[in-house]
Amino acid sequence: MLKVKQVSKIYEGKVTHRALTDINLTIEDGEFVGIMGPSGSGKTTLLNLIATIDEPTTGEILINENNPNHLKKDDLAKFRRRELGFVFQEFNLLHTLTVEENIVLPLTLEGKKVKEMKQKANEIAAKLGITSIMKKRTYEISGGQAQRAAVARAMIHTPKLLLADEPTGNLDSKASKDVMEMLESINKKERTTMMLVTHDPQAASYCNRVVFIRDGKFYSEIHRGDNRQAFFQKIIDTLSLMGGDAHDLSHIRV
Ligand SMILES: Nc1ncnc2c1ncn2[C@@H]1O[C@H](COP(=O)(O)OP(=O)(O)OP(=O)(O)O)[C@@H](O)[C@H]1O
Repeated sequence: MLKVKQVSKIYEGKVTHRALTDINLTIEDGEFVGIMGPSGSGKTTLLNLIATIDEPTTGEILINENNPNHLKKDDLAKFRRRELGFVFQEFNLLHTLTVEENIVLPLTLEGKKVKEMKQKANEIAAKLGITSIMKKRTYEISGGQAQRAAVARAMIHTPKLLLADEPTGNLDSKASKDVMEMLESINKKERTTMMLVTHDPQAASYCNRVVFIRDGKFYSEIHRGDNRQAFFQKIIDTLSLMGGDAHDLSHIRV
């Protein structure tokens, strides 16, 4: 599904900054992979490269054997819209629209018929348990509901790869658990491949595998197995072993 090969990223500017060095990462179809590491370790940089928002300085990234950076600008936009789904910390919903209108936005951009859009929106709302809030505006719903709506919007065109950057960063522990359970269930039922960047060990414990990076380099990876609680403990142990800022561990929810 995804191959990151010897990828390095150097930000050029007044001061040159090496954000990633020789990263190799393979994500198989249907995997749910978490990326963790101290603040500034290069997690978002890696996600942005995979999201085709930015290009590696050296190395290459293949999504389903294709290098999106070889596409022309219009084709790249289409590729991003059709193959990828995005979920962010800030939900990024449009406040003047209802939840339903937000969810069908990607289909509106594709020029789909209203009837087809409504049907798809209802299907996904039922699957994700948000039917009751479809007619509400975004300021009338909770943070957890907003993130569920954002996940529904990211899933409406059944992307092959869902990329999430700190999706639980603005949520309390109950809402965070709801959103992670929802992502886990989508991953299992729809077989959508997922990659999640997070500081939150509880959120990361829903992944099948967590990859740790430090100072822009691969540090280690651990696999979940059957027991999520044991995996959660392993994640905390790895974070404390790798050090980094205290901030990372002070936010742990148990
Ligand atoms: N556009 C940019 N130009 C220059 N430097 C950048 C740019 N974006 C990020 N950096 C630097 O690259 C490094 C990695 O940043 P990145 O945002 O990828 O880290 P992160 O692990 O996601 O951090 P956090 O957990 O705090 O979000 C940091 O030192 C950051 O200051």
